[in-house]
This record gives sequence, structure tokens and C-alpha cells, in this order.
Amino acid sequence: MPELLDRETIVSRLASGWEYRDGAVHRTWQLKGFLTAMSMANAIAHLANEANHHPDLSVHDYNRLTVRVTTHSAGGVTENDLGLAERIERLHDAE
Ligand SMILES: C[C@H](O)[C@H](O)[C@H]1CNC2=NC(N)=NC(=O)C2=N1
Repeated sequence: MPELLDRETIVSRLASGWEYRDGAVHRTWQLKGFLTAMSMANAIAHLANEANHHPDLSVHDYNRLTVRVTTHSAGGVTENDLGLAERIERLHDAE
């Protein structure tokens, strides 16, 4: 089982815009519209499924997308979560 990381390690490795709270790393984006937010959610879903690491995704308030990444089996944030957060971040940069 992957090892839980401590707060200092997590916070020092998060890209700007990401937050650590309640045992997970989160980011919310405001996109151009509802469909753009849905498309980004789908792109994340594909990437996550390939990695077999599944975040919580919420499209809300018309054009906002919130992603929450944690490792359920470990009960908190592990290397897998920081890795997925980085890949999501790169995907967003590319869009
Ligand atoms: C069997 C399979 O590898 C596990 O159920 C995986 C799938 N995706 C997962 N995703 C997340 N976020 N946490 C997990 O603990 C997890 N476990």
C-alpha cells in the first residue's frame, strides 16, 4: 500500500491553485462554459482511468470544475495523488 505523505511534503509539491484539506488535494477551475467544464472532466476521467486512480469530479455553478484527489485505500494523500494532480495540471495547461 502506498505510504501517506505528511502535510509539509504535500503542500511543498502542489502546483499553484491546488489546496490540501480534509485528507485530499483539491483544485477548482472556472472554464468558459458548462460544456468546457464537462469536457475537461471527461479528459481527466480518461487519464485517471488509465492510471487506475480515480478522483472525485464535480461540475458545478455552471462553469466550474472541482477535482479532489485522495487514495481511499490509504485514507489520505500518497505519491499517487501528487502524480495524478501533476498530470491533471499538465492537461489543463495544454487546453
Ligand atoms: C483495485 C483497484 O486498484 C483499486 O480499487 C484502486 C482503484 N482506484 C482508486 N482510486 C483512488 N483514488 N483510490 C484508491 O484507493 C483506488 N483504488
